[in-house]
Amino acid sequence: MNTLRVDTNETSYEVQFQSGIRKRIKEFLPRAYSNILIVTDDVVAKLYLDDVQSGLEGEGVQVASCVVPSGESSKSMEQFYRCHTAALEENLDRKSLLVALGGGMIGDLAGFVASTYMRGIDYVQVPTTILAHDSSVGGKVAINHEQGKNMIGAFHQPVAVLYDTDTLWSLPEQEWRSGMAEVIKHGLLADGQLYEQLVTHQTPFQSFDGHLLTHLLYRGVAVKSKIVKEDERENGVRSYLNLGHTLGHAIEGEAGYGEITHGEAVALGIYFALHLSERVYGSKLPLDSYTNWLHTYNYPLHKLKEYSIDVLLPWMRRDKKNEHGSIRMVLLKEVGEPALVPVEEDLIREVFLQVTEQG
Ligand SMILES: NC(=O)c1ccc[n+]([C@@H]2O[C@H](COP(=O)([O-])OP(=O)(O)OC[C@H]3O[C@@H](n4cnc5c(N)ncnc54)[C@H](O)[C@@H]3O)[C@@H](O)[C@H]2O)c1
Ligand SMILES: O=C(O)C(=O)C[C@@H](O)[C@H](O)[C@H](O)COP(=O)(O)O
Ligand SMILES: [Zn+2]
Repeated sequence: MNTLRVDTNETSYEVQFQSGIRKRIKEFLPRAYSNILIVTDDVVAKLYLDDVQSGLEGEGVQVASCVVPSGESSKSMEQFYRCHTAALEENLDRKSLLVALGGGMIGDLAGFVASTYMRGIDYVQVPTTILAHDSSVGGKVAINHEQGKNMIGAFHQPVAVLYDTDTLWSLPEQEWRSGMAEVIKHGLLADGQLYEQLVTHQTPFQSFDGHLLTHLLYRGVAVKSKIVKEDERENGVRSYLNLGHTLGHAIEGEAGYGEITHGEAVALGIYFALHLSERVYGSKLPLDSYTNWLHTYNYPLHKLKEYSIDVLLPWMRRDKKNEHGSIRMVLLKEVGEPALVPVEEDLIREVFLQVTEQG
């Protein structure tokens, strides 16, 4: 249970889960690279940059790094341009490699740099957060615009995803919370057993053992990679991976990027989507177990009340899933059965008020 393969129309690559793999990246690259730029953030750099850099160095191999400030605000035009400048100064050419060492912020930023530098070069994802089990796979890369999340981006698949599970133990609790939101999303979308395992395993995050954590991440990536294989460019089923993101992205934008973590915002978005789903389909979803899970792990459910739907709707109207001026959201008919459906603004308003009054 430590390797998964992602096949798309254009490419194929492995996702490896291995303790200590950050020191052995070279062994897992599809070919030799003589010029490598590691893009990372200042928090991750202090912890893991030396290991990655020394593992890549060797005769005739030049390895440099570009360190950006930690946090969502670095998914910006400014840091994107800085990374391009670093790539030029280090003389990267079309056969060079970029290494994205960090969480989803770095994966999205560095991946977007790789997709645009000289019209596209190879890059490898070396995820260091739980959330990055999602962001490192599938090739969506982007930076934010002040009017919307991930509005400037591309699809560009990595040549490999090398997940060093040892790095996850230095994450603060809030980042566990954030990352687990995307794991439970994958469970709700397509793996009922994973969902049940999460909601019944109510021990503190930090006391999860390494095997359990790797198992949860593997199951999450398995859901994601299956969907990506089927629909790399989001013409259909890939949109399901956006469960909880219509409201989640609106909250992130309205709060100011980085004021709430992506995963926490998505967790609130899923809570709302489950209520909306029950209303639309008249079905019974596992709202009790989901809400209980949110409370157990201190997700900031109270924050929903801080926003009026009138300030969130303009963000939701700019969501990438929308068509012909109507808001389209991912709902669940039941666990394992998602659908992308247009939802009337009046209904969004009504259910949001109901949820925030009771929550
Ligand atoms: N491309 C995709 O498919 C996709 C999927 C999900 C999320 N995302 C994006 O991912 C981003 C969120 O990713 P994230 O939650 O990993 O955030 P992040 O990359 O900002 O990391 C969160 C924090 O943890 C720190 N950190 C990272 N690794 C660490 C470690 N091992 N030990 C200690 N601290 C560490 C970082 O410096 C940062 O402060 C958002 O921008 C979101 O939009 C993209
Ligand atoms: O990979 C996907 O597709 C996803 O939707 C995964 C999401 O968790 C992720 O946050 C993604 O970046 C959202 O994409 P966007 O197209 O809504 O910006
Ligand atoms: Zn997400």
